[in-house]
Amino acid sequence: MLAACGLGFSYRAGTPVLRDVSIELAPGSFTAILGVNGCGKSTLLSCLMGLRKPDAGQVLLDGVPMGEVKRRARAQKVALVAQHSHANRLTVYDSVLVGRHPLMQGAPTEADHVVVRETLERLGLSAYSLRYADELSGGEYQKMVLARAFVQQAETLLLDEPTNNLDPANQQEVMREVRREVDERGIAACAVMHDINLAIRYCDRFLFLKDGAVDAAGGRECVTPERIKRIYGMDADIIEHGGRLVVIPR
Ligand SMILES: Nc1ncnc2c1ncn2[C@@H]1O[C@H](COP(=O)(O)OP(=O)(O)OP(=O)(O)O)[C@@H](O)[C@H]1O
Repeated sequence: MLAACGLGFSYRAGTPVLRDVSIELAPGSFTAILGVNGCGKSTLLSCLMGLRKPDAGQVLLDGVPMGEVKRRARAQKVALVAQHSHANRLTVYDSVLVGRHPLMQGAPTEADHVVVRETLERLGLSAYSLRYADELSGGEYQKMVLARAFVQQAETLLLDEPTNNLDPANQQEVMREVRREVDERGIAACAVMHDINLAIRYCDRFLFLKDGAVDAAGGRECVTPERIKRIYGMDADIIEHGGRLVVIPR
């Protein structure tokens, strides 16, 4: 399990971006990290991933400090869907196959190819297999990055704004597929989100960041009109519609 306690981080001395942030990503849970632009969400994710070293507190992967976990072991346990990743001159198929590398002993086996084919199919990308990744639309590319993370079959999946660039139907599909990984494989997922309605539909844990500190963490009960006002400065109603909670800005 991936967990962090008391994280502090600054890019520049005297300007803390994260302050005393604790989070636990339990198997079978899907956490949304929410908060205004610039409040530290992506920074938190990169600390959790071990890409940035916190100034205070620590990140633990199965109880071991992240800094002590070797890169390959880390990649076997934690997959990341980053906000910005650069396309290279690989086909979609090969770009997704790259996600299997932490699990491979040498050349890809038939089992690796099966996982890649099934994942491309599942995300509706089969027809793009032989296209070059740098020739995809923004949305197609985003789904390819998700496919690459899925084939890694890590216990923890971190996603930075995974529905960026996607049309409404694809946004639902991506969130549904992550939820399926959580429910069927028991992984822990954690996504930085801006769309509170997508978060409330698919996530079961919520961590609101305000000025780099945790304002609230918990289940759906912590998503209230008061919280939304406090975090975003926005008046909103939360209504029940067809058994689901929906946030409607006033
Ligand atoms: N590489 C960097 N060097 C210096 N400051 C940075 C760097 N990256 C981010 N920051 C600053 O740290 C703060 C938090 O940034 P971060 O990207 O974590 O916010 P965020 O909540 O993910 O924002 P958004 O919702 O806009 O993606 C911001 O004030 C940002 O300007």
